[in-house]
Amino acid sequence: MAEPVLVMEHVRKSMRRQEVIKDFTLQAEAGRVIALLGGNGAGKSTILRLIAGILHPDAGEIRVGGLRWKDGRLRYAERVGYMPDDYRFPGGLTAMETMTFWAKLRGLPKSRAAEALAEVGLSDTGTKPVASFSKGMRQRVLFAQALLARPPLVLLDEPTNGLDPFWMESFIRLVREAAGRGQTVLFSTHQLEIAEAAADRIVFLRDGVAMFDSGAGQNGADGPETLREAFARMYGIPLRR
Ligand SMILES: Nc1ncnc2c1ncn2[C@@H]1O[C@H](COP(=O)(O)OP(=O)(O)OP(=O)(O)O)[C@@H](O)[C@H]1O
Repeated sequence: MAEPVLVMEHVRKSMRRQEVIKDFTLQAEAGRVIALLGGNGAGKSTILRLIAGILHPDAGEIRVGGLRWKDGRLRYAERVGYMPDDYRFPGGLTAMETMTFWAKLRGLPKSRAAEALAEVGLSDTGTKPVASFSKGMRQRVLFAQALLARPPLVLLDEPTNGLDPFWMESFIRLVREAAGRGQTVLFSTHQLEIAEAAADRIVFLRDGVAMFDSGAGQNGADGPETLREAFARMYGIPLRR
């Protein structure tokens, strides 16, 4: 049987001598959407950067389509689309110029850049400098960039930050469409509602440890509980009824 699109095995990572990812294991099949949920500093961005090949594990292994970063950096990079949580766009370039630049890097035609921009509703504003865009519009450009080459694995770091309700819904639709094409999507969020609406599976992260995985067939250490109950318990917040 073919290996899952993403395999992370016993991954550890320290930043400034503090271990921020502790023995993290995750497998993701083709066509699945997984939400990585956790509070500030839980390690969500670090995990996504590790998978994207920006950071490298101190221990353990990460494979995308059976390939490790060190086995072939270019082939690995071709398999992954990554939307960072912070990106400073170069001043002056328009949205279309920015997308065309990224398309060229990926060996894609300009028409695909235009199509990806249209998917996130920015065709009309394509001639405006990205630096003049609102936070939500910049998020949509970054999202389009991650989807550009239709890679098997799409990593999105806080993709819904700054999105208005319309684009929140569109985000969910676009992610589901990507999954429908067989792409695997892994995204980070603080919001349980978004995770529930967009994902097939939710992994709760705290202090670099997966505390709960809705796809692992386990429902928390204390017996069956809903995702909402697990969320409230894990973050010590009262459960809304
Ligand atoms: N470049 C760095 N240098 C030192 N420590 C870092 C660095 N990047 C992250 N960390 C630490 O690693 C831990 C995990 O951070 P990370 O950004 O992965 O969390 P997060 O879950 O994405 O948080 P948030 O929701 O606030 O974005 C934190 O304790 C953070 O301080």
